[in-house]
Amino acid sequence: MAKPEANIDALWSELAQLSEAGELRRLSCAFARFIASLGAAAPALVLASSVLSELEGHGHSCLLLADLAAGPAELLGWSDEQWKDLARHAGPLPKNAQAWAQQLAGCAQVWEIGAFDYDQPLVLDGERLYLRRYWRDEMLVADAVRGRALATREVDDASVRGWLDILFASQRTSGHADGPDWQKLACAIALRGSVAIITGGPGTGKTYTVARLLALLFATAPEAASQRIALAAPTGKAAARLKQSIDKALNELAEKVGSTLPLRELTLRMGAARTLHSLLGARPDTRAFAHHRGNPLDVDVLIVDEASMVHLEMMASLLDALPPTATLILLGDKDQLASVEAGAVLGDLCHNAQAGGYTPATLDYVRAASGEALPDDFIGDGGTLAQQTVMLRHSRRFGGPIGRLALAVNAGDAPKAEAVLRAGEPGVRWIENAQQQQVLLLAQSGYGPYLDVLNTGSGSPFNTNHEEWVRQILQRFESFRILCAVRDGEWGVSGLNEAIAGRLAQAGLLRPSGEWYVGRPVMVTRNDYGTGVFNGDIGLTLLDPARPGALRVYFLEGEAVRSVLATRLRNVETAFAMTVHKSQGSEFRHTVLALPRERGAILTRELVYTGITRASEQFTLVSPPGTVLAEAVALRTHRTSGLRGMIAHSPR
Ligand SMILES: Nc1ncnc2c1ncn2[C@@H]1O[C@H](COP(=O)(O)OP(=O)(O)OP(=O)(O)O)[C@@H](O)[C@H]1O
Repeated sequence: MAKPEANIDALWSELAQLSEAGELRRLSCAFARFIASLGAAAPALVLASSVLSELEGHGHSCLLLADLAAGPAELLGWSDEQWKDLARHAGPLPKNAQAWAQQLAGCAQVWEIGAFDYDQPLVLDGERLYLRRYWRDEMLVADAVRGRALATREVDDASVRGWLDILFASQRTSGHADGPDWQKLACAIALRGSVAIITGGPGTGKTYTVARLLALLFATAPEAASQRIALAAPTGKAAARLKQSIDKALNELAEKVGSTLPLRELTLRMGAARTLHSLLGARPDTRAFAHHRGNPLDVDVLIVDEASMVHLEMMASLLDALPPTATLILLGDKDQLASVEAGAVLGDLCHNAQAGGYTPATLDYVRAASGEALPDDFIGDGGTLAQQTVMLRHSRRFGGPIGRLALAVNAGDAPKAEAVLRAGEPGVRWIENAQQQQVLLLAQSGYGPYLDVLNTGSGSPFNTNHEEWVRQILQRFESFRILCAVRDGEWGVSGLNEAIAGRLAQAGLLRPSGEWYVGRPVMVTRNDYGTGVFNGDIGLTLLDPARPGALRVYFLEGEAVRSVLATRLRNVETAFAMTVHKSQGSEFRHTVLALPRERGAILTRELVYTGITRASEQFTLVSPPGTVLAEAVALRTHRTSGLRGMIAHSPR
């Protein structure tokens, strides 16, 4: 067989064709052109840079040269043939990762770590190729979390133990008698460091624990009364939920501890929870935040919930803006879907969480400060950050079939998941071989309660307490949601939204006319600082009581209601159905997960798990004929990153 010969023109034309066919982002093509324009346009470099850029779009923060050598067709979602067709134009390619590294290191556009740095756009770190900004972000995150994990403080063990015994009194009777009390242990661990990660599935008590941690800090910190505590989350909804749960937990605790600790003062002083964008001071038209190393955040303790949704760039910005003296507590479920943008930061940071990996020194500290003994299974050397990481393991909200289903899916046990779905227990339902019509029926009954209030006129917007009426409609709307895996097609967000609106109109429940109509639920798809609405916010369109005929979109923030004139909202889409990704940080009484007919890299275990765990009382799975559920449960999300290695080898 003739050896392939490099033909740069043919390579460009193949890249353009792939882009025309929608197999490659235009951006990836343009990026490869940009790289080529900066020096010699070596075909191997053109190929590597287009693949690197494309993988960034799939959430990977770098390209493993071993994957490039083996052929990254699967990572790209291509067939082997497609990859071969493209690669042959780049000529004989390096056979393995080392040979790729050697070849790329010789390109002027690539900075090989240790060589002369003149701000080349690509970085070669061992056998990983990076866009410079992701390499910088990973280094920043690795260095910051490792430095923080190493910087443990002196703790008065006896005092901490005394307080923990009070704060977790009666736990043995209400909690799990077997094994250590992970919540108590998490408080002790978090108290000694300037970073702590508390991970766990839904209802495992992450917020319950962090409320006790705050009380503990309040009781033991030298200048407790002046501690500045900030609460934040990636979305407005998650931030509002965090604040509500922490306030509730602290109020319950205040009753329990009585006058020994003025916890109500603490609650009042904490202020509202904010989105990370708002906390960092996002500004229109720039990726740079107002807060950074040179203008750090004014906080002593920062609690970030739903950390699995935080992407690499945001985590780097957050750590950059956090003063070295402040404590960072990350809360989240490591098994949920990773962020939409590149990185899987929480998953990388706590990949050891299940095993523990605690050293003898941590064991001694935990025993002294909390009285908890760790079984041998959790002893090892999981690394520096593992010493500041705790996984909560007992769900208090999720004992029933939804919890069992989530556990089975998370464990990759498809037969067990199917058995739970088929058992016919209340709380879980499986509609197999579904037709779209069945989803429309579910939508009609699920959205019935909010449409009833909207349509009966019993709370006419013009003669009763309008805000209370709006709140009631919004709360009812928030109790039901249809989640999709994909955006397009009959089983995607767009197809289902259209069909549901049509169905509700047919039933006389809605009167859609044009883009905006009374009752239309919308999701904001882009931050808009002018109107103060943010990506992921969900609102409902209702008549404006102050302007006859005008429509406003109302948003619920905790208990508060906020509104914006509909015509001022530019980036919104109808939200009867939404993607599982966008549903993260929310919970609905009844959640319907609709799986599409087409298989694909998007249908993963993490997606199904995240969908199930959005349901608090009722979960309905709607699936096409065949083995789509089993296939999804078997497929794990994979995101290439160098973060774990960097944390292990970070210079500090
Ligand atoms: N040790 C405990 N004893 C009694 N109740 C508890 C305990 N831990 C948690 N709970 C209760 O269990 C419920 C779930 O706890 P919490 O909201 O803190 O979980 P979470 O992990 O933050 O959940 P999510 O992931 O949904 O945010 C709450 O009602 C909480 O009060």
